[in-house]
Order: sequence, then C-alpha cells, then structure tokens
Amino acid sequence: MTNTIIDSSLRTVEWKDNKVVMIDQTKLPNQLIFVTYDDYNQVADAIRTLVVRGAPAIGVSGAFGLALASLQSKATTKEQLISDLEKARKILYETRPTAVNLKWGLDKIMQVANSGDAVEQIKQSIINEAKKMADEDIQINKTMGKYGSVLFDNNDTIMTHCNAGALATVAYGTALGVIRATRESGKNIKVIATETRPIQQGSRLTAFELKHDGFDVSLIPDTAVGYSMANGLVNKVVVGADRIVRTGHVFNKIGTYQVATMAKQHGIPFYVAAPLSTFDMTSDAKDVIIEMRKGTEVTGIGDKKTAPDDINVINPAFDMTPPELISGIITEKGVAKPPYEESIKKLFQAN
Ligand SMILES: CSC[C@@H](O)[C@@H](O)C(=O)COP(=O)(O)O
Repeated sequence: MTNTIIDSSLRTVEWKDNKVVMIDQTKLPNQLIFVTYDDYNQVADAIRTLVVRGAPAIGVSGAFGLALASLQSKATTKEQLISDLEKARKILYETRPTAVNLKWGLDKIMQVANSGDAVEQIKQSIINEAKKMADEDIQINKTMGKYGSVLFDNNDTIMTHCNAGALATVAYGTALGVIRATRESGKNIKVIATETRPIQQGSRLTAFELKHDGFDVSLIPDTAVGYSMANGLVNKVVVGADRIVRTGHVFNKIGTYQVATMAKQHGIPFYVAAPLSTFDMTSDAKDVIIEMRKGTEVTGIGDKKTAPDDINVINPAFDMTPPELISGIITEKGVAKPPYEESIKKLFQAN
C-alpha cells in the first residue's frame, strides 16, 4: 500500500495497473491522499473503516476487491477460482450491512465468474466487468442528474444531508449529481449542507466537494435544520440513499428521517436520488439491518474527547424515512412518485 498526495479532479475509486486506487476519505478535507491496494483484504478494510464510503462507491469497490482476489488466486481450474472468489466475496460482503450496492456489485462479478470457462479468461472478464461498472456509475449519475434537475428552480436553495456526491460514488454523485446537473442546466442555486454528526460527512466531504467545485454552499449544524426551514432558508431537499425497498422506504444516513419530517412540517419538497442498484426489491423494510457503529464516533470529535468516560452510546449509522415523507425518488430511469410500489416497479420494467 502506498500514499501519495495529489491535487487532481476527484475520482473516488479507480482500477489502475491491476491495482485499486481510491481517495482516503478519512483524511479529507485536510489532505487529499490516494491509497493503492493490491490485496482484496485491504479493500475490505478500506470499506470497513470508511476510507471509501457511500453506497455506489462501496458497490464498485466490492467489485474491484473481487477483481484483485481473482488476480491473487493461484487457481488452475475454474472450480478452484470460484472457491477463492467465494471466500473473498464473504469477507467483502461482511464489511458493512446496510448499503445494498455492495451485494449488487459482488453478485454481478460472481455472475460473470460463474458464466466463464477458462481461468485466465474469467479473470480478464471480471476485471473488464468491474471497470465497466465504475464507468457506468458516472454515466448513471449524469442521467439521474438530468431527470432530477427539472424538479429544481432558478434561485432555489437546496438542502442536502450527509455526502451523496462524487465521493460517495465513482464521480459526479447522486444527490449532488442532481445539484450539479441543475447548475449545468443554467439555474442559479445555493446549497445548505448539514454537518452530519457523528463523523461529519457533510462538513468534511459535501462542503469540501461543493466548495472545490465552486458552489455557493453554507454549512449548518444538524440541529439547525428546523431553524433553516422555519426561517425560509430552504426551498427543497435532496439526499442520497443506501437502500430503498420496493415500498419506497428509504434507508439513508442517520438524521435523514429528521430532515424529512421537518421538511414535511414546513411543506418543503423532499427528494431522494439513487441508482437502481440501490433498490432492494426482495427485502421488507423491517428486515433491513441498520449498522451500529462504535461509540467513540459519538464520544469525541476527531481526536478530542467530548463526553464522560464510560458513557453508554447508541450509534446507528442509518435510519429509515417512510414513503409518505418523500416527494419523489430520482433514478437513472426517471422519477418515481407516490404510490411508490407501483412506480418503482415501472422503473424496473423499463430497465
Ligand atoms: C450515496 S450514499 C448515501 C448517502 O447519503 C449516505 O447515506 C452515505 O454517505 C453513506 O453513509 P456512509 O456511512 O458514509 O457510507
């Protein structure tokens, strides 16, 4: 593993010279550091420790992890290679439970592996497929952005929560992709980003990313969502998603439910932007596992301790926003509107 500081345009995760290169998001915004991995276990660690995070980005990272596993394998038969890949798949899959894109990315690669014949040909097909998934992610975000941009007006101030930007995807972003496309369509917009405690994806990543790209962005503490809405500072909200089930229940970064509830209270449209790879058409909302993260994320800010010793902590990483709070779900196939079960089904039929 090597670290290099490079100031370049942002591509979160990439396949280069048979290695995986990603931005170390734990170091942002103070340092822009790219890490290079040649072992799938390192990729699994990177997902687990949030070096890479955001549902689409971890989906593609999982796929690249399997591509590394195929190169690491010493298998001489297809059966041995599949068994090595299954072992790696399990390790990668167990890194984070809520974002369904991880399963999607791993399943897609396993399908390619299972449909191949000879070992070397399977390895090459896996690498090709993972690279294709990364490239398609950018295109999907741009298409989603175009569908979403018509929902926003000139002079809107748009609130977003957590980070659903280029850094949560391969590039461009889901919710921030919609914001980018709205600006690209010639509309003048401002953005309000929530800080997103406990680990501040909003201030460290969204504010960093939007400022880097010249947006008019203001940062607020999570506790100022109600104030901002009650005082007319926000016209619309757009957030990303980690998993959306067929009924339109949206699982996203902790605090999203509060933002959506507050938006409803103030009659502010609340949109979700996510690719079809974020939809889980087989689980019920009650079966989705909410990741619980370590208490130290809450008992301190960065390295500074801000809570008493031995305090009990409850630290869920995600929450569920029910469909009745959501004005529309923006995808690369169009915008789903209530009733969601029906309109989501139609988006998949159009696929
Ligand atoms: C585009 S991913 C959805 C995001 O809005 C958000 O929930 C997110 O960034 C994921 O959380 P994270 O815990 O940082 O991986």
